[in-house]
Amino acid sequence: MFKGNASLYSMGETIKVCCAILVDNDKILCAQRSATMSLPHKWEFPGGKIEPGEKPEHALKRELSEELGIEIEVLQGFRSNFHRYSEGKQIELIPFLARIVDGNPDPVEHQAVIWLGVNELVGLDWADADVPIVDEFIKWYRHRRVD
Ligand SMILES: Nc1nc2c([nH]c(=O)n2[C@H]2C[C@H](O)[C@@H](COP(=O)(O)OP(=O)(O)OP(=O)(O)O)O2)c(=O)[nH]1
Repeated sequence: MFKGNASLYSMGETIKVCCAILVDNDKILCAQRSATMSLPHKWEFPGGKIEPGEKPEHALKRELSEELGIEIEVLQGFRSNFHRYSEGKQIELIPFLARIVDGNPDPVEHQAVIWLGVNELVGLDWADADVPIVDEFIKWYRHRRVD
């Protein structure tokens, strides 16, 4: 008999999560999960779970409004990363480059938010699912065309 979420995870459910790489003046917004959240104290890009039938971009706007009180514009998507955490939870983390169009980030769930330069990103203790996304973003950012 299966009980609880562990059974769902072991049956292969993949949770779709969107996240925003918010850029402003060559700084990136990084958010630290609180002690009471899963993955306590890990750093991540703000975002959250996509609801059934919801478009990822819509979920992202909703989550950033709820979590940080900001309105964003989505600029482009990046390759998503599938990751299975040791407790069995499997997520597809879908990143988007975005910018703030209204408001200042004021975290209601996160322990902290900070703006860091691209070269400083590797110094944070990222959630495991974010590590390849951070690496790929850094490479993309350094080689992007500035017209
Ligand atoms: N928002 C966000 N979530 C991430 C990132 N990396 C990463 O592993 N996650 C995980 C943490 C959560 O398990 C899940 C996102 O869920 P959520 O933001 O809606 O909130 P949650 O803390 O209530 O989730 P839960 O793990 O407690 O179920 O994805 C990231 O960069 N941004």
